Amino acid sequence: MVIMLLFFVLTFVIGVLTINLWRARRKLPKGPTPLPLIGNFHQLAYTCWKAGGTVAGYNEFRKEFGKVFTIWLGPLPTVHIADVEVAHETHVKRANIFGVRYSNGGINYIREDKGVISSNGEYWQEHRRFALATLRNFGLGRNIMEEKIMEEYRYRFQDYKRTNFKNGGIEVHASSCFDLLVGSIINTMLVSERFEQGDEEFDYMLESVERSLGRLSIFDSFTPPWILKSDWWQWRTKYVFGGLEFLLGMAKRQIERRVEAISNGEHAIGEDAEDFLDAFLIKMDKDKRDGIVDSSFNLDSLAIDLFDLWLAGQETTSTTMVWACVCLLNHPEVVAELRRELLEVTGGTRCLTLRDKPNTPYLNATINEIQRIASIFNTNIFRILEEDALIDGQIVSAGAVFTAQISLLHTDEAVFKDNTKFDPGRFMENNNLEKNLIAFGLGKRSCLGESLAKAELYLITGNLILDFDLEPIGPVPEIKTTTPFGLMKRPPSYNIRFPVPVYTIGYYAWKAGGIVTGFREIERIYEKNFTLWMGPIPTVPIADFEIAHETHVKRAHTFEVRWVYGPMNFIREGRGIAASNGEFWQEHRRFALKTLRDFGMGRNIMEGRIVEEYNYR
Ligand code: HEM
Repeated sequence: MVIMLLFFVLTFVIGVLTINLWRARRKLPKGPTPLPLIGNFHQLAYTCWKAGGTVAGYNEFRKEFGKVFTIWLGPLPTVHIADVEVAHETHVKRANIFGVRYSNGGINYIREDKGVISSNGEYWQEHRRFALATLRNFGLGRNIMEEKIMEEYRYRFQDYKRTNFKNGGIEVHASSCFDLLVGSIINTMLVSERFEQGDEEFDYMLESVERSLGRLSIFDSFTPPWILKSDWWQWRTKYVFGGLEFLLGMAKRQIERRVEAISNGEHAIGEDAEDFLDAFLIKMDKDKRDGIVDSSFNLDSLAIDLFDLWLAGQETTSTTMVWACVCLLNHPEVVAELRRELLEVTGGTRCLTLRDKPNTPYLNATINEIQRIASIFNTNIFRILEEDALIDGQIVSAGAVFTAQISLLHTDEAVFKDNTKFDPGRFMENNNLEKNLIAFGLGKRSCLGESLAKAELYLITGNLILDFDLEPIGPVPEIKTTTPFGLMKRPPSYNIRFPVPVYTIGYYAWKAGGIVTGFREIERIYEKNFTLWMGPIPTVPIADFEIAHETHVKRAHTFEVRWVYGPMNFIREGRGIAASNGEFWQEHRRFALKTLRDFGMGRNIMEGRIVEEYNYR
């Protein structure tokens, strides 16, 4: 009897759920038939496994259901846009409707509706506008952004030159190298603190964040916050989010250090902020002076903003740079063409700067192609519809979450022919192709750090190619992701050597188009104290006015001896003034000087002769 009753209740519940599902599907794009409660989880898992990855799985759904399709993740319908025209039409043209972030579960657990990534409404508007304006100000006038990127780039590679120079080049693990470089760039932009090799806090934090992102499954992303916070779920919450909590703790410690430094007079904030933290404190102070009592700019929200900007700004750009080197190692012909273009633009005598961008079409095309191949998210971050809206002519009900599937769009064979091939030429041949590249997303919720990321990719890639060669250590890493099922699409792990081109003035003079420009190039790379070995003889050209004075004038006695070598002494044989030394040189120089001086005195024979010869000639 009880069993019968249970059976009826169960049948009734499943029946109601099935009818609800059927009704809901009428206001959604097509997709595989979902089951009550589990939705399409089983088809998604099977299709992706069979196709060899999430993106390949989505592609199977696109083939079957068209350019916009629905996948039910449990009871939640997710709409995937796999067509760039539709993505533009919705995200850009109707940005207001399509600009709300879906912030449930994983994405909001730490942020609690704060920060820039998962907040919405007025709070999001204020904080996004503030962060954008601050980053924009760093790119204006003195261009602090470019200065900081180049300073960190130079520092990192000089440092590696000291510690990792082997077999004629700098040998590093690609991810560790770019993690440290990009991590330091974003951290100096945010709080003016650089990370060093072997910094335990930095290494631990990177490892923890990576662990958290690796453990974060699609299941955790959609678990409601009240479950994540409940005591009985802590085993899972701590396991997944522990690493991210460490990052938040680090942001809080950075704020504490700054507040303390201000109060004890070690740090002063000028009128123009030099980093995000100062800009935020200035804004807090201004809101206070303006009498805004419920301002959303306070130390708690600052910690989440720093957390968001760090998280979104480090992993993304570093991963793209690791992909960049994978692509370039596989295509030495692209490196050669890039070097030709960059030497032409810089003359080989200076660094590449952002002002060079209009004159480096091949580098621009190469970076576009790197970003297309990289497409670092297998699944893009979701947004939510708060009202019914049309997507590609199909009505979609409020409450559906959706996203433009960037990785899928970037591998659309109809748009990017031979899509698995790394070919920067495709962007050179077709100027319109760039609008189909949406690595930073589209519309109101597109990437906030786009200008910073683009500046980093341009300056680091371009200057690396100018300064070094690229060689794999071991086999060339494949252009293939190692995490086809993860949320992020990671490149292979590999070591790389950056050989320093041959150390001879001949090479640099040839490269720079002259001896003086060659010296300048060497000075730029090795700074003002450098040594050139002329065969077995070390020569030290002094390229700094202060040092020249200090040595040649103040310590003249030590620095007065002429190096008299072969050809210089061939005719003179230790005599004359230019190639002699010691007492002989002193007597003859003194005599010649005195004679010339006498000619300039009294009747001034010197002047008379010059005028006479000038008039005659
Ligand atoms: C190559 C590097 C980068 C790539 C490929 C990238 C890509 C993206 C993408 C695809 C989104 C989601 C857009 C959407 O919802 O459609 C996003 C959002 C975001 N990115 Fe980036 N990003 C990069 C670097 C950065 C950097 C350097 C920063 C920080 C300075 C940053 C900060 C953000 C923030 C705060 C958001 C959320 C914006 C919002 O919801 O209003 N990103 N990024």
